[in-house]
Amino acid sequence: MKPAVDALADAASFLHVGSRARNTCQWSIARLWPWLRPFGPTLLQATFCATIGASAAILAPVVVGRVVIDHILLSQRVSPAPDFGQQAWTDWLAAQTGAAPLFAACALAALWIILSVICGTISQRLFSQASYMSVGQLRIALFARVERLPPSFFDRMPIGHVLTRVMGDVESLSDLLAGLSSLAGSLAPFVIATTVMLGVDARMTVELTPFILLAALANLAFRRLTGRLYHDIRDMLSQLNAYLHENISGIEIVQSSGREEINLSRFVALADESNRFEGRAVRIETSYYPFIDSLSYLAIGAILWIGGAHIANGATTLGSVVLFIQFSDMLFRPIVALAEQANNLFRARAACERIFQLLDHEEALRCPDVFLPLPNFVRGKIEFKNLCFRYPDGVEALSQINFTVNPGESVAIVGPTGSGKTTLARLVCRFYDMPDGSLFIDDVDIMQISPADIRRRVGIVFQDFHIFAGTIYENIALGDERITLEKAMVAAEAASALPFVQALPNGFATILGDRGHDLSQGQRQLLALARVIARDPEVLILDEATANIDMKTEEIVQDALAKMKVNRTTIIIAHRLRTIREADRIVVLDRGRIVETGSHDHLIAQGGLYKTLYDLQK
Ligand SMILES: Nc1ncnc2c1ncn2[C@@H]1O[C@H](COP(=O)(O)OP(=O)(O)OP(=O)(O)O)[C@@H](O)[C@H]1O
Repeated sequence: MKPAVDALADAASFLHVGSRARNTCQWSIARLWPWLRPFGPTLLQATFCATIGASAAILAPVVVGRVVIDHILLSQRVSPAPDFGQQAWTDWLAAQTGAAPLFAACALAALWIILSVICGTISQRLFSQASYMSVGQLRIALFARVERLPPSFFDRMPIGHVLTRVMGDVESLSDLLAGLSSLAGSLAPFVIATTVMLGVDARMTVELTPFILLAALANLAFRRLTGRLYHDIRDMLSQLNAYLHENISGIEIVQSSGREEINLSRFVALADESNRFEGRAVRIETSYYPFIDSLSYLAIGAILWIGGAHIANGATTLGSVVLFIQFSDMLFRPIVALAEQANNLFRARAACERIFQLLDHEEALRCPDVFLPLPNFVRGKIEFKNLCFRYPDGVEALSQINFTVNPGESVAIVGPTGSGKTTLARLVCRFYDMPDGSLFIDDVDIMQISPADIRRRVGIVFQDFHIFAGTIYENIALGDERITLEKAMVAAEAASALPFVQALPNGFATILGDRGHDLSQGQRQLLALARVIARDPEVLILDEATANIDMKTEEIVQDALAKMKVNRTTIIIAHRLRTIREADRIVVLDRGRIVETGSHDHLIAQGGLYKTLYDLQK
């Protein structure tokens, strides 16, 4: 596993898929197989139907050319070219139904066409089903991966880039797989048509080969020209998404600071860059298709020219020439389909590289092979020993932190903005690795404990509270079945959230918006408290938990917190120093270092940084 710090080196190639990544992911489309494999039987059925449909589609022109034209209309009874039993079938049908041979032949051709349409439709449906089901599973795998990445990953990776991978890139794969089904549907006729043409007139088939080769070469050139381009297009899309996400998330700041024009011009610049790549792709695509079309018309001309000469010297029949003209479409269609799918294929290959880069991303917290268990009941002793911490971008947030929070003690961490208070709380919750120094919970090194175990025992109320779309009850329980509605109500009462929740029309069943916009900041903060109280953690961390609550509510919440703190280790991070005066001990941080420790009275008497900060708030 790669520690968070080392992973920074990968960031650039992650954000803009680099050439190294491109090489290693060359065959990333093949890596889709594990997701397709469960749908193997469906794919087999689809291929079977496609082959039957293709064979039926081939037989219709054979009936028209060999039976209707040669045999019935021109009466060329003795022809060296095979008719694949169609003459015999026509005779049998005519004999069985008493219909005229011409009618029987037309009916047989119509039957083949109907069969090919039915089989084609079934195969298309089966291919599409396999594709959206497998791509759906891949999206789930991506979500599961993203959910488990440590916070250090999201410190570097804009959310928009992640969204592009999980939604847009996966969608490209869906387009590709659906497209491949149509390609499979035209490849089978290609193979069968070539075989039939060789059987009917091998010489004319060989003479037509240069046209097919030319089309294949054009396809290759198209592939080379567009391969890189589709990479750039997807990268640009990812950047646009990231920029959009960033600006919509901070829309209030954007509007209040009047940044609309500046942001718009940046977005326009990104969009222009994206359009430049799209424009090039469109120019290449719109030149390629007419070229292939022209080639197929040239091939028809060549068939008439070569075939006419062959008819004149008796080497072939008019029916065979008509059959070749009909087959020429089947020869060119897969090449056109291949080009169309090349478009999807390149977009999908770029998408695949990005998807598997995310799936393969090994960044994870450093964990031992076997975790040390925490006792059934954690007493709540927390010990920081020579702890230093740098964020992956090199910012030194904490340096030589040494102190112990005793079981049941309430310790306040204070200090100026950016002094490292929140970082300290994040480390106790084990959101990051600690390469320098140690942190112990109940004398067990935190690096030896499972992060999930720690987070079950340590409850944290963040300054920035996130509400998930769902009811108030769901937002308190967060899917934990042990937290019943009754428990959630008790927790809400303890957090002083009960009065406002009960005042809502649907009480605990009230559905909150995507980001909890239908609640005030203070109400959201109270729910955050209720969420943690419901879990009844052995260690409680409050990171500016009452910052958004009015003075009156704060008094109520402080009472609730006072009850919660009894016999429970509590770390309180606060800017409003009057709220932490009652703490057993106050630790003062400045630029990542502990500069003072003691009770409120002791620190005031000492006359240092704490007193300065306290006096500023009087
Ligand atoms: N995710 C991050 N990535 C990189 N640097 C960070 C990150 N979070 C914080 N920092 C930096 O680490 C230092 C300590 O930040 P921290 O948030 O711990 O301070 P704080 O004392 O909690 O500040 P505040 O009182 O403003 O909340 C700051 O220099 C900050 O810029």
